[in-house]
Amino acid sequence: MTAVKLGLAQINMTVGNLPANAAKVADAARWAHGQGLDVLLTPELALTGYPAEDLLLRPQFVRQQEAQLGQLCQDMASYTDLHVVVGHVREQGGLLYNAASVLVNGRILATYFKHELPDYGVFDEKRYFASGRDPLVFTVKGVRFGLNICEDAWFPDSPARARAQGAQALLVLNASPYSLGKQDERHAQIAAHVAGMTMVYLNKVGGQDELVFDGASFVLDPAGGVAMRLPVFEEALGIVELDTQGRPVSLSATPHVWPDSLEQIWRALTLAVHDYLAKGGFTRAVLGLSGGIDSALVLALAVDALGAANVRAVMMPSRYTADISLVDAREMAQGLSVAYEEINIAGLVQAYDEALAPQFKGLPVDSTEENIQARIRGNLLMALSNKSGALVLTTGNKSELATGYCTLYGDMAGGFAVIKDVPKTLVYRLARWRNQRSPVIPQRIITRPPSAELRPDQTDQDSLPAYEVLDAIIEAYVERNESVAQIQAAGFAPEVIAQVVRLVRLSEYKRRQGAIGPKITSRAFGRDWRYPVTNGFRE
Ligand SMILES: Nc1ncnc2c1ncn2[C@@H]1O[C@H](COP(=O)(O)OP(=O)(O)OC[C@H]2O[C@@H]([n+]3cccc(C(=O)O)c3)[C@H](O)[C@@H]2O)[C@@H](O)[C@H]1O
Ligand SMILES: Nc1ncnc2c1ncn2[C@@H]1O[C@H](COP(=O)(O)OP(=O)(O)OP(=O)(O)O)[C@@H](O)[C@H]1O
Ligand SMILES: NC(=O)CC[C@H](N)C(=O)O
Repeated sequence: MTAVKLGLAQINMTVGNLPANAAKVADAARWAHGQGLDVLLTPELALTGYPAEDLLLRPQFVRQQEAQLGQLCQDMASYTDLHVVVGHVREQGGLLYNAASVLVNGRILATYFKHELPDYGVFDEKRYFASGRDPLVFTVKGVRFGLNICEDAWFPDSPARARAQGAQALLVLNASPYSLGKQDERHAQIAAHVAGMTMVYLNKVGGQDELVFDGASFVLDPAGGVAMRLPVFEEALGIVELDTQGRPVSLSATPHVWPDSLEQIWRALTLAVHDYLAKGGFTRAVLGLSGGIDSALVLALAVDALGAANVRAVMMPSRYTADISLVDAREMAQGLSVAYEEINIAGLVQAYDEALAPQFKGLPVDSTEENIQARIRGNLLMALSNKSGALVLTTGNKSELATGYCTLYGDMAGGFAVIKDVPKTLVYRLARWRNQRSPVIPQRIITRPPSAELRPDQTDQDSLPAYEVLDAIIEAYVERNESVAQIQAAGFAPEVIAQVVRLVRLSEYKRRQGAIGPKITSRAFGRDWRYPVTNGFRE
C-alpha cells in the first residue's frame, strides 16, 4: 500500500542565476503538486548551481541567495503539505555550509549541512564550506526520511547516522559530474553504505564550464537492487511511491538502460557545447574546417549540439593544403547543410614572410613559419567571431594538448575546446560511431593519415609516436599517475615514454593559456590537473 509519493526533479540549473534556478525549482514543485506528491527532491545546491566557485566568497551572493530561498519558500506555500527538498548555501556563525532544507507550507521544516566535503579531483569544497555534524531525519505520513548530500553517501558514516536515527529511506541530493565509468563507480561506492534503506539518488544534469552532469538519477531498494533510473544527459521528472516501511512499491519508469560508452561521450560533449553557449548567451559557433579528422569531429558535434543553421565552417587553404582536404571539407559541410566558406591564406602568409624577411634573413625555415599559418587562421576566425557574435570552437584533442602539438594563439585561439579531453584514438572511434548513425564525416577524412599540413608532406607521426602508443602512455601517466617504471613494465619503450613525459611537462604553459573544455575521462587537463608550469621535477 502506498504511503508516500516522492518526486525526482533531475533539472539543469545555471550557476549564479538565482532567480532562474528558483523558478526551475518552483516549476518542478508545481508539477509535483499537480501529481499529488508528498515529497520532491531537487539537486545539490540547486539554488546557486554547482560549482559556484568563488561566487561563494562574495557576501552579496550569499545574501541574495538567502533572500531567494525565502521568496521560493513563500512561492510554494500554496502547495499544501508538499515537502520540497532544496539545496542551498547557509551562512551560520561566520561559516558557510553546503546545505539542504525541507520546505513545506511556506516555512523551513529543517535544514541539513553536508558532512563530507570533497576536495580532490575537480572538487574544492573545503575552500568554501565548513562540515556539518548532525544527521537529519524527518517524517512524512509515517515514513522516516534521512537526508544526505552527494559525497556524504560515498562514506559509511553519514548514511549510518541517518539509519541510526530511524531513516527508512535515504534521500541523496547530488551534483556528481560525468566521466567514463562514473555511473558504475557511484553504485559501487554507495550501495554498501545504504544497505537496508531505500536510497533515492537525485543528480543534476547539464554543462557547467569544464564539467558536464549526466543526471542518471536512480533508486535502490533496501536489498540494493536498482528499482529505477532516470535518463542520462537530459532533464527528467520521476515518481516513486513508497510503502509504510519506505520501500518502493511503484515507479514511474523502469530502470533506464545505459547508452554504450561512445554514445555517452557523444551526448556529454554535445550537452557541454550546447549549455556552454546557451548559458553564456551565444547561439552560434564558427570553426576552422581543415579536411582533417579533428575539425570534422568538432563540426559534427557542433551541429548535433546547436543545429546546422547555427554553425559556420571556414576552410582556409594555404599552399600546403592538399586538394583532397578542400574536396572533403566541402563535401562534409554540404552534407551537413552548414554555412561554409573558403578564405585563401596564401597571400597573408606571403605578406608575413615579406614583413619578417629582414629579421629572418639567413635563418632556416622552421616551425616559426608553420605557426604563422596557424596564427593567421586563428586571427581570421576571431575576426569572424567578433563581427558575427559566433563563438570559435577549437579543435585540439587531448593527445595534442598533452604533447603541446598545437600553436598558441593559432589553432588554440578560441572560446571552447570541445574535444580537449578526447584522445586521438577516441576521436577516430567517435567519428566511426557517429557515422554509423548517419554518415556525416566523409570516409577519407577518417582513413587518411593525420597531418597538420603546415609544411610539405607533413604527418603527425613525423613528430609524435603512433597515437595508439601515445594515448596509452598519456592515459597511464596523466589519468592513473603511473611512474615511468610502471609504464615501462607495461611494455612501452623507455625512450618513447621519456619523450612523452618530457613533452607533457614542457607544454604545461600552453595548456594554461588554452580554452576550457569538457571533462569526459577520469582526469582531464584543467581543474583536475594542477601542475606547476615552472617545474624542476624529473623522474
Ligand atoms: N615555459 C614557457 N612559458 C611561457 N611561454 C613559453 C614557454 N616555453 C615557450 N614559450 C613560448 O611559446 C612559444 C612556442 O609555442 P608555439 O608558438 O605554440 O609553438 P611551438 O610549440 O614551437 O610549435 C607548435 C608545434 O605544434 C605543431 N602544430 C601546430 C599547429 C597545429 C598542429 C596540429 O596538428 O593540430 C600541430 C607544429 O607542427 C609545431 O610542432 C615560444 O616561442 C615561446 O614564446
Ligand atoms: N586549411 C585549413 N582551413 C581551416 N582550418 C584549418 C586549416 N588547417 C588547419 N585548420 C584549423 O586548425 C586546426 C589544427 O589543424 P591541423 O590541420 O594543423 O591539425 P589536426 O590536429 O590534424 O586537425 P584536423 O584533424 O582538424 O586537421 C584544425 O582542426 C582546424 O580547425
Ligand atoms: N558534489 C559532490 O559531493 C561530488 C563528489 C562525488 N564523489 C561525486 O563525484 O559524485
